[in-house]
Amino acid sequence: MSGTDERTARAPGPSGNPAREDAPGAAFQVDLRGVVDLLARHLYSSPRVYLRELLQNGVDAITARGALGDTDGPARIVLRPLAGGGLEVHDTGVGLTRDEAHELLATIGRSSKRDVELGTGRTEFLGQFGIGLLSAFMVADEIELVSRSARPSAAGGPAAPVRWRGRSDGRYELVELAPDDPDAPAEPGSVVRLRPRRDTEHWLAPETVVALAQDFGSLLPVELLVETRLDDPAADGPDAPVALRRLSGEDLPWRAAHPTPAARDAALAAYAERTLGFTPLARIDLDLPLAGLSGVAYVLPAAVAPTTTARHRVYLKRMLLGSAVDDLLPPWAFFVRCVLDASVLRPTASREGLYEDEVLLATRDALGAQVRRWLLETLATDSALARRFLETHHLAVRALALTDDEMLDVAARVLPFETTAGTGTLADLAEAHPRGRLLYTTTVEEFRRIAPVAAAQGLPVVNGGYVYDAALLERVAARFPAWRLAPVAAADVSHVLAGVEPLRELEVADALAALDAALDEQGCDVVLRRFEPDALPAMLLHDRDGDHAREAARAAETDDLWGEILAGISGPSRPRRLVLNDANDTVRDLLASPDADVRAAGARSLYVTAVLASGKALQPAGAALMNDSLSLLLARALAAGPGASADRSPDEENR
Ligand SMILES: Nc1ncnc2c1ncn2[C@@H]1O[C@H](COP(=O)(O)OP(=O)(O)OP(=O)(O)O)[C@@H](O)[C@H]1O
Repeated sequence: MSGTDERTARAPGPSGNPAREDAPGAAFQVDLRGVVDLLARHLYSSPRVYLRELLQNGVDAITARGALGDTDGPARIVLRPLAGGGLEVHDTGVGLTRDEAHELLATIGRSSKRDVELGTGRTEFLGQFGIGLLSAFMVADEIELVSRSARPSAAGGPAAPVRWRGRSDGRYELVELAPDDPDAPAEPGSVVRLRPRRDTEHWLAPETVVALAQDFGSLLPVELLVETRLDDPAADGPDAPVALRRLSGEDLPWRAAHPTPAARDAALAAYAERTLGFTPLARIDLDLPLAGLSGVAYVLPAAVAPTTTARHRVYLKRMLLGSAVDDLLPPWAFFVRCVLDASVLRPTASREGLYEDEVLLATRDALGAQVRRWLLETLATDSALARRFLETHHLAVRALALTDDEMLDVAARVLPFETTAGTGTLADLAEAHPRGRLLYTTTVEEFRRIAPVAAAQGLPVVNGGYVYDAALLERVAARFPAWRLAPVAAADVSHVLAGVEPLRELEVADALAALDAALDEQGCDVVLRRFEPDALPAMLLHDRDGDHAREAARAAETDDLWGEILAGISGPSRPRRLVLNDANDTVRDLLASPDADVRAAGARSLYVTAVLASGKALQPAGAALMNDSLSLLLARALAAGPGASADRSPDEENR
C-alpha cells in the first residue's frame, strides 16, 4: 500500500502561512528560498559543488550500508544523463525508509552523519552539516529522490521504496511506492534526479557532469561510473545502447605501486603536470599517519613572491575539497604546492576550505617540519638540485632563517649575497677577511652609493637592502660575533676617504663654498676628498637619524683606524652630502673655472648625476635642474667658441 504526504519542509514561505499564534515555544519558520539563496551566494563559490554534494551523499550511503554489515551489492555510483536533459545519480547505498526520508530530507540541518553526543561529524562520513542536498537547488527547481532502504521494514520484510520530491519554494511530497515500481531502484540504494532550469542547463549537461565528477571524485574509494549514450543518431530514447565509463578507482597517485623509484618519480612528475600545470623542480613525500594524511609537496620550478597565496590541492577522505586551499603550510613554505589526502582535517561548511582548529594547526607545523627537513638535507649537499633551488627560491631560505637558527647557519654558508667583492656567501667573505670587520648596508640605494668607493678601498660591504636581508644580517651578526659584521653608516665612507692637502684646500676654499651655496636648495653639503676610482666625480651620501649615535658607540668599542676615524665625526648640518673627488679631472676643472655660473651649473649636474648613480629615479625637479645646468653650460661653451673648452693651465696639463 502506498501513502502520500504533501507538506511544507518547515518552510511555509511568507505567503502560504496560516494565521498563527505566536505562542511561547513556537518553532522558527524557515524561508527555503532565502536559505538556498544564502547558500548559493554566500556559502558556495559556484553551483558546481552540487555534484560534489550528490557524490558525497552516495559515498556516505555506501559507507552506511557497509556499517550495517550488508556488503552484498557493489559499492557503486552511476551518473546517467536523463532523456530530454537532466541528471540521475544512482548509488547502491543504505537507502532511506519513509520515516528517515521525512526526518532527514525535509529538515534543514538534520543529518544522519553526526555524532549525537559530540555534536560533530562522524569520522567515517564525508558529510555532517545536513545542508548539502540543498545545493542541488542551485541548478534545479526540484529534487527527486527515489530510494529503497537496505533496512528491513518494521514487519521484518523488505522496506517499501519511497519517492520524495522537494521543491525550492519549500514544499515537498513523500510517496510510498509499490515494491516493484519501475521508478525505484531494484536493489537497495537511492536515485536522485535533477532537471535543469533554463539558466542552468550547462551545469547538468553530460560533458560538464563528467568533468566535475572527474575533478571531485577521481580518487573516491567507490566505483564511479558515467553512462554514455553510444554515438548513434538513430539510437535515442530509453532503449538506446549505453556504455559505462569509469571515472574513479584510481589509487592515490603517491601510493600507487611502480616497478622502480625512477618510474614513480616520472609518474608523480607527470601527475603534477596534469593536475597542477607545472613540471616540479623537486618532490617531497609527505606522510602524517596520525592525521591520516599522505601526499606530496611539489617544489615550484620558478620563483614566486613570498606574499603569493599558496594553492594546494586537498582531498578529504579522497573527495576533492579544493584545488586552491591555502593555510596548509607555514608562510615561509611559499615555494611548494601540495597534493594531499587527509582523513581527520575538518572542512568548513562550504567544503571549500579547512576549518582552523588545533588539528589543522598541528598538521601545519608537522608538514612544515617535513618540508624544512627536506630543505636542510638538500642544502647540506652541493648538488645541482641544491644550486637550482637556491637560484630559484633563496627567498624562502632567507624567510625561514629569520626565525630558525639551524637554517640561519645554513643560510650563512650557502646563501649568495651581493658584496663589494662580487656575489658570495657570508662565510666566504668572513674567511677572506679574518681580521677585518664586515659591513652591510640596509638599503640597496646605500649600497649603490658606496660600493664603488668601498670596493676601491678594499672594504668588504654586503648589500643588505633586499627583502629579509637587513634583518637576516642582524641575526647573523649576533650569531657569528667573530665575523664582526655590522651595519655601515653612509658617513663611514666619507670619513675614510683621504682628505685633500691643506694647501689645496685653501686654494679651492672659495670655489668650494660657492658650490656648497649652489646646492643649498637641495639640502646638500659639498665636501672635497680624493678617492678611487678617479673616474667617479662625486658620490652622494645620506645621513640618517641614528647614524651618529651608532657611530659613536661603535667607535668606542673598536680600536682600529676605521673606528678612530668614525669617532672624529661631527654632526653634519644637512641631510645630504655630495663628496667631490679631487682626483677627478671634471671636478678639478670645475673648481678652477673662473665663471661662477658655470661652477654652480656644474655642481648641480654633478649632484643630479650622483642621485641617478645611487639608483634613484629622476624626479621632475631633478630633471629641471639638469636641463637648466646643461643649457647654461652649453650657452657658455658656444659663446667661448670652438676649442675654448680645451684650454687648460700648464699646471693642469701636467697632471
Ligand atoms: N543518497 C542518499 N542515500 C541515503 N541517504 C541520503 C542520501 N542523500 C541524503 N541522504 C540523507 O539525508 C541527510 C541530509 O543530506 P545532506 O546532503 O543535506 O546533508 P549531509 O550529507 O548529512 O551533510 P552535509 O551538509 O555536510 O553534506 C543525510 O544525512 C542522509 O541521512
